[in-house]
Amino acid sequence: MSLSLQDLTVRRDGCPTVDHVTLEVPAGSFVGLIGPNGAGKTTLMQAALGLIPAEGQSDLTALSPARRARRAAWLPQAREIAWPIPVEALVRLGRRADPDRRADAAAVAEAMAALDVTHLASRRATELSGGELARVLIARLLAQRTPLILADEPVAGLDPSHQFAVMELFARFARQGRTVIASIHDLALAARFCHRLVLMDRGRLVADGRPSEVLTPARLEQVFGVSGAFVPTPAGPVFVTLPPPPGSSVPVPPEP
Ligand SMILES: Nc1ncnc2c1ncn2[C@@H]1O[C@H](COP(=O)(O)OP(=O)(O)OP(=O)(O)O)[C@@H](O)[C@H]1O
Repeated sequence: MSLSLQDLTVRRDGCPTVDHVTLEVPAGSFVGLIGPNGAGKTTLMQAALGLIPAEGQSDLTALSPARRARRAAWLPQAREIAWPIPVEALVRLGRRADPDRRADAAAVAEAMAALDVTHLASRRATELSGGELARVLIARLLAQRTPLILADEPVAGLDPSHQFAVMELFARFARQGRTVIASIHDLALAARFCHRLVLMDRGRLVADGRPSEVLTPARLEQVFGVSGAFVPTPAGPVFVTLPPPPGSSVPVPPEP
């Protein structure tokens, strides 16, 4: 399932927080959406899904809400549950948009196993740790079995082993022809698992390509105010983020 955005713009108080973004994501992609805090990553995904008003076009917004829900699943950044609902029932809520009731049990069980939350099935969602709840909400996302997944910081708050598991799962979905777009602050994870990185800065799309093409020293310094490098390891090249180089134009706060 591909995603096509044409000239997408979101204005808030007259200022564009997403500024004329055009993006084509073919089926079978795992795209990491990166950029500093406030760059517009969440806003772009919300606009793509038709959750907020936007100028320009997203091929998702042309669909009826019911068809859109069967095509795209959304993991919001906020991980809050207001009711003490049992975990399994919460994951099952992901099945609402799919009319195929016979698939419910398998979809829920498979999603819970993939996120290692089967043992939490009867626990109240309001009584989980932050990382456990995050995994349960990703399981709800997977239970929807949509061809397109948009996830806002899906690995934030997960321990390293579960971060790897989720990133590997998304990469596998892409190999199977599904499409995943995820905002990610951990550049090492993004560089390792995503086929393509899309870099946003101040609402604009400023770089788009393979991780090694996007994570260049000049861009890292300009956009994030850091440096970084791909370091060879026995497990392949690993991207390491470093403080800005001496003499960098990035302002360094004075010592207290
Ligand atoms: N509901 C809102 N009303 C007004 N401004 C908003 C709203 N939500 C976000 N913004 C602003 O829009 C800009 C983009 O925010 P957005 O959440 O898309 O950034 P982001 O790249 O996802 O950031 P982060 O990495 O911190 O999650 C920011 O300047 C933010 O302050």
